Amino acid sequence: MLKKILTIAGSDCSGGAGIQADLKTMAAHGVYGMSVIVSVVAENTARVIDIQDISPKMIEEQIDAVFEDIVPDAVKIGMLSSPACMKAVAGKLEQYQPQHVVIDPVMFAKNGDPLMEPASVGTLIKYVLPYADLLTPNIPEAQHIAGMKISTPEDMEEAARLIYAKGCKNVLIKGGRNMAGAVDVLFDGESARRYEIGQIDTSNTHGTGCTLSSAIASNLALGHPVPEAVELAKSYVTDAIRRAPGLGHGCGPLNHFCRIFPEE
Ligand SMILES: Nc1ncnc2c1ncn2[C@@H]1O[C@H](COP(=O)(O)OP(=O)(O)O)[C@@H](O)[C@H]1O
Ligand SMILES: Cc1ncc(COP(=O)(O)O)c(N)n1
Repeated sequence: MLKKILTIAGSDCSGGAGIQADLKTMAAHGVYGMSVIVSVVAENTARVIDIQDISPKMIEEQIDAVFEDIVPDAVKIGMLSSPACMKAVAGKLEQYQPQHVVIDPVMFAKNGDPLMEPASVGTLIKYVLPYADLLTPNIPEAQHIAGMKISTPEDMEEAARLIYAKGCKNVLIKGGRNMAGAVDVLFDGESARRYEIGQIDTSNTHGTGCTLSSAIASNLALGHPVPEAVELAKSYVTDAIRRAPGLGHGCGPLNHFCRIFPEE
């Protein structure tokens, strides 16, 4: 049976991150992708130019439109730029109680431009985080949520425990470009597990977090348990970085279809 996945996130007109990365990732996993747009972002591989949030009413209506017709098998949540967007999405998560909710608490684009109002982190923790079956912060995001500095994989484990205590079911802190070996750490409330494939020396990392979280959501819908869903997604994102097409003047996008179209 075809699995259906919903992404609730921002639109990246340059196609490498946000909703666009999510839908490409879902297509690459053979699942049916649906999208609720929370913000329209004028951005490219080099910079964020402007952000326009969709009204809370329109966010809610999009979520209603999806759930009254095609109930998703998993939901991925990305950029929620303001408390108003966060509360609109949280209200609908409470109403529909979807299975397999993966939340990527997006705060910055790869060039460091903010994608979330800095004062919103408290709202994110209080209203949105408790709905996460898996929360996937990168190191800067984890530092904001946990309220501690992270310099080592041991710090990642400690921060993951602190974040778990705020109410999500699993936490994956992504080392990416900020930790040697690009090691990621998963904490499930009992034990921590490290994922390490190796760090690629590249600037083509636009959309890595969006791609990873969508791949995890797809794998969960396909029936994999969390640790295996993460392992498969990490392997996929690593391949997609390696096979990046080298587009744009900043942090380039990934090759989401690297496993479908063979290397030339
Ligand atoms: N240069 C890299 N080499 C290998 N893996 C990477 C690299 N950069 C990011 N990753 C991996 O991509 C996934 C997304 O992580 P990250 O880039 O930290 O997320 P975000 O986009 O939220 O900052 C993680 O599994 C991370 O380890
Ligand atoms: C609309 C939107 N959402 C998220 C990101 C961050 O993407 P990533 O952290 O995966 O590079 C982005 N640049 N734009």
